[in-house]
Amino acid sequence: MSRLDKYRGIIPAFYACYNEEGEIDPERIQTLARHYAKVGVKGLYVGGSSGECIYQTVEERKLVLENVVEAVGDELTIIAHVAAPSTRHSIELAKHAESVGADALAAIPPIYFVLPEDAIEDYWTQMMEATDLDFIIYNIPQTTGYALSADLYKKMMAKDQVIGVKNSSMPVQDIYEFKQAASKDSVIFNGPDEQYVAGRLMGADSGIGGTYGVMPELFLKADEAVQNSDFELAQKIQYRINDVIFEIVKSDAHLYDIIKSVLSLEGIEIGSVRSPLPRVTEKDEERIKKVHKMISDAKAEFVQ
Ligand SMILES: CC(=O)N[C@@H]([C@@H](O)[C@H](O)[C@H](O)CO)[C@@H](O)CC(=O)C(=O)O
Repeated sequence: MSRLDKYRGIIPAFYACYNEEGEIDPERIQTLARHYAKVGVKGLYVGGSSGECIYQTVEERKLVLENVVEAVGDELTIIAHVAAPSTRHSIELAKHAESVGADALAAIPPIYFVLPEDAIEDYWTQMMEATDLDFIIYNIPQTTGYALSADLYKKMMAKDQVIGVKNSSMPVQDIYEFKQAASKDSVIFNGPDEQYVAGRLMGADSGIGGTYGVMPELFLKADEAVQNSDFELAQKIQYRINDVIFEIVKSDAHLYDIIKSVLSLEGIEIGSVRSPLPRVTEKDEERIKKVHKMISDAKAEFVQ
């Protein structure tokens, strides 16, 4: 058994939980976290894109993590995304994550200014070295504008605390490149949920994803099918997952708010999204019901 096994499995990116006034809601956070633990996921990725970290203050982000850890920290692997616009705030969040008992840190590269790779390396290294926690690079070029290079990945992987990359870039071949660049046991987390099965076949050990949050059972089944080398079944489940995602993204409302509305039909209330993310409107009502039914039907077919 490897020290890294706790990172191998299905890890939903945890959604921001707000009350009706748009404030962080600790009770809703704990309820959602316990729901995922009951379904059987491996861990939770807290404070990433789906967690709307860029719209929350440092104190709010701490409150979210504290409540997730309090609810399920004993059962699940907790990865805390701690990148903030400044290195100073990222270090503060990293130290806080360690103090409350998170298992690992993750971070995107610095945002807004286009910086050289040395500065990106320094940003990651400073927050990582402020703790003894494992560190995961978060590569998501479509939102940050920086695509992780194999060279910088290799350099980062030479540091003991760095265990791998959450790769949300779209080319599946990037997984191969990062796999080749790692000279030690590592974990590559597949990022694009639409390519979960493809990512696993290319060598991803694990998956972190936003849409896992509304259909974790389907991703758990796809994971099981891959592990059993039942690729026909894995592909069938992936196609049904993609039908759901492609239906969601037809809306002008943000994906996260559609997902929150579908969760609400399941009796899980976590509020809406923060502005400027566009919210669902009356126009989305039929789509939300349709997505809910698509997920229920797929669960009835693939999950006993
Ligand atoms: C931009 C974004 O939200 N990407 C998601 C995907 O899970 C994405 O929602 C999914 O592939 C649907 O497009 C993840 O890669 C990001 C993520 O897990 C997170 O940080 O919340």
